Amino acid sequence: MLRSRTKLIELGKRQLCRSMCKSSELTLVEVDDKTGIATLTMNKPPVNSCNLEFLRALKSAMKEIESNKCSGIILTSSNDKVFSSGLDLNELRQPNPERLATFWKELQEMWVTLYLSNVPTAAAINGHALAVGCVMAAACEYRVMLPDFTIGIHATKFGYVVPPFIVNTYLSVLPHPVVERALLQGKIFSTQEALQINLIDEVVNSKDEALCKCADFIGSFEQTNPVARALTKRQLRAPFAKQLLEDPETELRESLEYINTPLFQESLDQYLLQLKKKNKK
Ligand SMILES: CC/C=C\C/C=C\C/C=C\CC/C=C/CC(=O)SCCNC(=O)CCNC(=O)[C@H](O)C(C)(C)COP(=O)(O)OP(=O)(O)OC[C@H]1O[C@@H](n2cnc3c(N)ncnc32)[C@H](O)[C@@H]1OP(=O)(O)O
Repeated sequence: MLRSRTKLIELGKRQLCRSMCKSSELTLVEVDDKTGIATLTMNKPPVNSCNLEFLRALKSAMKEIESNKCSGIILTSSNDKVFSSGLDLNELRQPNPERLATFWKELQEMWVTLYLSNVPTAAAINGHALAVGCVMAAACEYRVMLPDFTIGIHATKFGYVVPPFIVNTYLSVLPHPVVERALLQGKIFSTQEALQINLIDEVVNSKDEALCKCADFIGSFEQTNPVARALTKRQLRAPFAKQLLEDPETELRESLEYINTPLFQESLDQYLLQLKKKNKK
């Protein structure tokens, strides 16, 4: 009896306040009719690793949310253990040159779209957020995370140089000495450690609570003028995005050159082997 009542309340809540926006298989967008807040759910099994198609889907969902004049974006995951495992490493391994270039351009564009989004952005981090998964969360204006997960950028641990726009994402959230130590150590933080260094804003116990906190954050801008807010945000963030805005080709060229080096490819092979081995144990 109690169960079916809870179910009915849940169903009622959903019918009352959510309308569907366009969704692809890889992303799901739900817009709250009352607040205009769009929840963008990443849905690429098994672990939301970002391949070309997923980056495209994310970018296009964000652009559509903005053009529909939504009041904000909450980024979250359909997987209750993994927010995102970062770039799909298979895109970087012995790559087809054309696809790799397209992939990296999509990564740049997705990042610029999220980082400089006109609307307030918040991440409900309901699972591990690694490498570019952490970058997506850090590119949002507010982060709330569930306990017992991990977040961070561990590229140097497995032989990757951290690209400048990834460094800059950290720098716009954390003080320079903290960024330096974290990136050079390839440090992955627990939820509690992430809270201590202010990589995240709050810890909550459930995804629902995380979504509510994010909605409250977005609601806190209700009394501001959206154009003034967006332009001020852009002014504050533009220095960190300068290189990708003004000269994306150089970043692209340097990244492609680096990814194609034997050093990078060998490290990647070893790392992928480790990932697979872990699952065979
Ligand atoms: C001068 C030079 C200038 C500039 C430099 C420029 C460029 C440099 C180029 C690149 C820089 C590097 C940038 C890096 C950014 C990234 O985002 S790299 C991605 C790093 N991500 C990871 O390392 C995450 C690895 N994954 C995990 O740790 C776990 O999977 C995770 C904790 C997320 C979840 O654990 P669990 O729930 O147990 O899942 P599984 O481990 O079982 O995973 C399920 C299957 O998915 C496969 N997988 C996981 N992550 C990835 C991934 N990122 N890419 C591809 N595949 C992945 C995993 O192997 C399992 O596959 P299987 O089922 O075994 O087939």
